[in-house]
Amino acid sequence: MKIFKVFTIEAAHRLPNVPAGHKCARLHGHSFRVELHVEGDIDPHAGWVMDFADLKTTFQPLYDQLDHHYLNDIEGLDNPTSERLAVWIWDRLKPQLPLLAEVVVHETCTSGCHYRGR
Ligand SMILES: Nc1nc2c(c(=O)[nH]1)N=C([C@H](O)[C@H](O)COP(=O)(O)OP(=O)(O)OP(=O)(O)O)CN2
Ligand SMILES: [Zn+2]
Repeated sequence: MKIFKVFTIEAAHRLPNVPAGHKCARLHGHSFRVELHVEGDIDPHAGWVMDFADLKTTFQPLYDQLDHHYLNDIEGLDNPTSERLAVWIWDRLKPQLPLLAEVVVHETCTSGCHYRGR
């Protein structure tokens, strides 16, 4: 069974490695939508894979580092593409959340990525 929880992260960024004149070289912001997907068996007594609240608590320290921040200033996010953000979240969350199965980052309503750790 796979469960998920969705977070909205308000943050600014710019992409330093895009070609000259690219719009994303300019400072701009997004309401990033991050989905954390967790996969495991349903606990027969609790009736759930894990409590959504525990998922939120586990992500909270990373959320606090990202929300209302300039992503480029965060260690490991000097080039904060959607892909890099998904990997950044995965690498920090997976050790604490072994059931983590997928990180989805929606940068805009029409753009984003899915990451499953490889
Ligand atoms: N593979 C990636 N491509 C782009 C990324 C990225 O993280 N990974 N990021 C950007 C920009 O940050 C930009 O903010 C988002 O790009 P885009 O989808 O082009 O944004 P628009 O809202 O302008 O898209 P439209 O649907 O065309 O309106 C660029 N590329
Ligand atoms: Zn952007």
